[in-house]
Amino acid sequence: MGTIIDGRGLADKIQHELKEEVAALKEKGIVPGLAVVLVGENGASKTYVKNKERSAQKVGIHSIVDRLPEETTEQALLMKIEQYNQDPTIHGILVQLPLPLHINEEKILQAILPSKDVDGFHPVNMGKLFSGQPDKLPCTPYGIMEMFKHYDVDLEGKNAVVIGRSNIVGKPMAQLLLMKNATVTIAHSKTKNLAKIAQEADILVVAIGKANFITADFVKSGAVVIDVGMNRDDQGKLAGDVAFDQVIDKASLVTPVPKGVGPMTITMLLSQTVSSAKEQMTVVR
Ligand SMILES: Nc1nc(=O)c2c([nH]1)NC[C@@H]1CN(c3ccc(C(=O)N[C@@H](CCC(=O)O)C(=O)O)cc3)C=[N+]21
Repeated sequence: MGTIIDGRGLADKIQHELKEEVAALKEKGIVPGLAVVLVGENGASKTYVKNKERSAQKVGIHSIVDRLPEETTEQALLMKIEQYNQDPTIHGILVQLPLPLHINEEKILQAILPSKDVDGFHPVNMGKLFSGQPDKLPCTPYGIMEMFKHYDVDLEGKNAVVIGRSNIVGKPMAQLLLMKNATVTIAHSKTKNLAKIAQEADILVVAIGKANFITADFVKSGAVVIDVGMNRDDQGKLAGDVAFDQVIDKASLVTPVPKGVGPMTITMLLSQTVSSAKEQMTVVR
C-alpha cells in the first residue's frame, strides 16, 4: 500500500507561510494584487476562479475578478490587459483559459507583461524556462515539483514519463524534470505502446483528460504517480486520470483528485503573485 500525497495539506502549509509573508509586506506598505480575468460562462472555469479568489483572500492578497461576457471582443480584452499592465496595484494577471473561440489565445497571453505573468504562459517566460533560466513558471508543474521536494522524491537519473504535451502542463513538466536530471519521456495521444512506456516509469505524471484511464497495469511497482486529471462526470463529481483505488496498492506515492495537484496549482499562483509584488517593489522609478 502506497502513501497518499496530501496536496491539500501541503498547500495549506505553504499558504500559511505566504500569509505571514504578505503580512510583513503590508508593514512596508505593499499589498500584493492579483487580477483574474474570466471571459464567458464556462461552468468549470467559474469554480476554479472562485477557489482562487477564496485562497487569495485567505493569504491577504488583494484580488480582483473581472467577469466579462462571452461576446467580449479580442480588442476589448487586450485593452483590459493593458489597463492591468499599467496598474501599479496589480502584480499578477491571470486570464483564465480556455478563451472563447473568437479570441486568439496566443495574442492575449503575449499582451500580458512578462513581469506580471504569474501563470508563466508568456513566451518570454516559456523561453526562459526552456533555456534553463527559469523565472515565472506554469503553476501546475511548479506545484508538482514542490510536492517532489516536500516528499523527498529523488529525481536524478530516474525514468520520468509525462503523459500529455500541452504548453501549460506536459512540456514545462518535462523540462523541470530534466533540470533535476531525470531521464524524461513525453508520451501523448499518438504514442504507441503507452502501457509499456508507462510501466518503465519511476515517476509517472499523467495529464490525459480521461477519467480513470491509468489502471494498475500501467504502473511499475513502487512508482510515484502524479494525477493532473480533472474530469467531471454528469453529477459534477470530480475524477482524476488515474484509477486511484487500484494504483495506490502498487505505487509508492500517489496524488488524489481532488486534494492533490489542484490546491498546489492555486498555491503556486499565489506564491508567484507575492514574489512578483516583491520584485516590483524594488524597481527604481
Ligand atoms: N490561465 C489559467 N491558469 C490556470 O491555472 C488554469 C486555467 N487558466 N484554466 C483552468 C485550469 C484548471 N485549474 C485548476 C486549479 C485548481 C483546481 C483545484 O483547486 N481543485 C481542487 C478542488 C476541485 C473541486 O472540487 O472543484 C482540488 O483538486 O482539490 C482545479 C483546477 C487551473 N487552471
